[in-house]
Amino acid sequence: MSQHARSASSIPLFEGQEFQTPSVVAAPACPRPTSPERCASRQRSSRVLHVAAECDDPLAPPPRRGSRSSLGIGAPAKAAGTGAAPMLGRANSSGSGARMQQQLLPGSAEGAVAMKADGHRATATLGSTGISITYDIKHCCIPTSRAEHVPFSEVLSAELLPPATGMWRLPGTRLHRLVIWTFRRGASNPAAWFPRQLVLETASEGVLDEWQQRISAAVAREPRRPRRLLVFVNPFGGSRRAAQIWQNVVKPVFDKAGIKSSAVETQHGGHARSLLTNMPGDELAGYDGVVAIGGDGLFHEIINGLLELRSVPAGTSLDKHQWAELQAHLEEAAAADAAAAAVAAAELQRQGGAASAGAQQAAEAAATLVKTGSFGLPGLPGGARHMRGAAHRRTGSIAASLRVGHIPAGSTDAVACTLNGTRSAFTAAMHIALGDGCPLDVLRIDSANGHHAFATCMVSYGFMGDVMAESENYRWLGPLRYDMIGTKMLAANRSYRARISYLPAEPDQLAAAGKVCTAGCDLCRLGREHIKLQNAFREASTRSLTRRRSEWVHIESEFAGIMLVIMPCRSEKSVQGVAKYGHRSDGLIHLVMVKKCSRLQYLRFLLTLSNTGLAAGEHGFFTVVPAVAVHVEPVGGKESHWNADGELLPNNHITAEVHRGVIEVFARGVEVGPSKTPA
Ligand SMILES: Nc1ncnc2c1ncn2[C@@H]1O[C@H](COP(=O)(O)OP(=O)(O)OP(=O)(O)O)[C@@H](O)[C@H]1O
Repeated sequence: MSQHARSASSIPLFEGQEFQTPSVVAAPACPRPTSPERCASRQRSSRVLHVAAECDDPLAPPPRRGSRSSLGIGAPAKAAGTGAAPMLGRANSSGSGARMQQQLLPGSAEGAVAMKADGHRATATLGSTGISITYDIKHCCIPTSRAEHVPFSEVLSAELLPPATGMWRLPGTRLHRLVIWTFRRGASNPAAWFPRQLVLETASEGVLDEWQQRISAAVAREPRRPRRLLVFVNPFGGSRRAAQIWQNVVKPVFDKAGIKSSAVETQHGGHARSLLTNMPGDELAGYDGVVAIGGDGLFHEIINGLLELRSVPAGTSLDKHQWAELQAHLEEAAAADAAAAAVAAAELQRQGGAASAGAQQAAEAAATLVKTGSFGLPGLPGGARHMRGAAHRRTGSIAASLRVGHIPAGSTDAVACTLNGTRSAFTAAMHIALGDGCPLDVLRIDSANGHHAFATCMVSYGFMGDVMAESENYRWLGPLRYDMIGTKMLAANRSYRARISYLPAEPDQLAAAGKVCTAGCDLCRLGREHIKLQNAFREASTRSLTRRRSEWVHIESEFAGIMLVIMPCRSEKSVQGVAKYGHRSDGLIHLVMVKKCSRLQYLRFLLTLSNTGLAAGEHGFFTVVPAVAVHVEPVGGKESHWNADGELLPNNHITAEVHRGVIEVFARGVEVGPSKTPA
């Protein structure tokens, strides 16, 4: 065992393991890990865990050579922008004791302190926003310096470690150590974060004691950090690793951030939702947020539970009067369209003899509409809505204050890919622990039988609905089930007749069309302002559905698929997102209508969706329209299924309406490029 290894002391790592500080163990460089988990497993196998020098972050110092002589070698340290820092002497095996003593003593100039950071000689300054470090590194004997700033907003906590001692240290030169729990961004994907323990070392105990207190105070002042979280773990979702991810990745991060968490393992579908909706208000008030560890389905359940709590006391989006108004208008418009079609058909028949099949169909549709005179729109959902006691109102406002986090452990994880740009559980846990927040749009779907549901990703009918309905029977196949059933459905080439009515987006809502949603997206930031102004479901709904009654557009046709895309819906299958220019909070539904087409055309559509994502416009057999509300009624006997974020709706006659930014999620959007812009 080397002298370095002998002097090593272990501290717990994020992933529930032990690691040796970078000053004592040199780790092999991690060859471009694709995920923190993979990176960790690589390192586990080599019995060396994450340290700053291991991975591919350009900001991370290069790996240490592990030789004793590397300690303290280099040119005089310079503080970033603060002038010269005290010089540290060259250390090597033949250096004198006095010289060695000198290099390990702390020095400071204008607040800059010469110390070791992640095992490299550096000069560090503790500023009002974070820690600035200038590394003093030699590459091929050429001194180079690199600088980095670690903001307090990206630090979980700071912890003093027992001083490093060893036979190679001279008396009185014990190095005191401070570990800062933070993260670093991947070089290839800055949105994917990796655990980082930044270790600062100096011979002066006083300096690091003071730094630790100042960093802890600064972190405690961070306004949006959660203190207590309710965590639901779905052991059944995706690759069934949720419990393991909770224990090995998420809990250690929460512990380091000082977050108290109560974890519940779900026992069956709907368990998380029913626990939430039946939880006493006082208990719910004890939490700052709810976290789903599982797939998109569990996230969907939690959103539905919270919104149910909110909408029961506050009134759902459409009251009886608004429903009646909308229903009357849609009926009127549909009857008028159908009557016009009937007249045209009759005229055709009169002129040309036999009516075409299409004209006959239109005439039949008109007759049906005139006869029934109804779209079958729902009445008010459930008696529970009328329970508007004070207790319910209070629970609703508590639910509105709760933020929602999602740790991906499912089959597709479109929510995590859209919110964080990665399926990394560590990254998602960090966003929660750091208190990142952004508003999220929610689609409210009311079915003709009075059922209502909320969705945040995508609601689809036809192809995607059929795939979902059938693949539930093949859950044991894991994510592969979607490919298998998808191929089967492509071969079946089904189509369904439906009448779609939609309310197009207003021109000012389209101003940002063509911009990809990333961290710090202006449009999504506006989502938060918007909801502050709206402040209630009812107001938003009145605006979108009833104010612009005459602007509804109606289409009746045979559709291979209908999709209402709410967020970009990025995933490994669609890296750009299903809606390429979708946003987390733009208040828009990207309505995708794919008319009956050949198998080859539908395959082309799927490839577009997967390769480039869908953009607004007419694309031959399919159209993408930005809308704020959509009404779909199946026509004829043949019906598909509505798939709302993985949940099958009980009725296919629906009205869907988007509510901008009504849920606050623990995320900041996808970070791109070298910038570290927070949302
Ligand atoms: N213990 C459980 N047993 C069975 N089903 C459960 C359990 N807990 C939750 N569920 C249900 O399982 C469904 C699917 O779970 P989840 O979304 O977490 O995984 P997934 O479907 O594999 O992932 P994705 O949605 O990303 O494709 C959810 O609708 C949830 O309600």
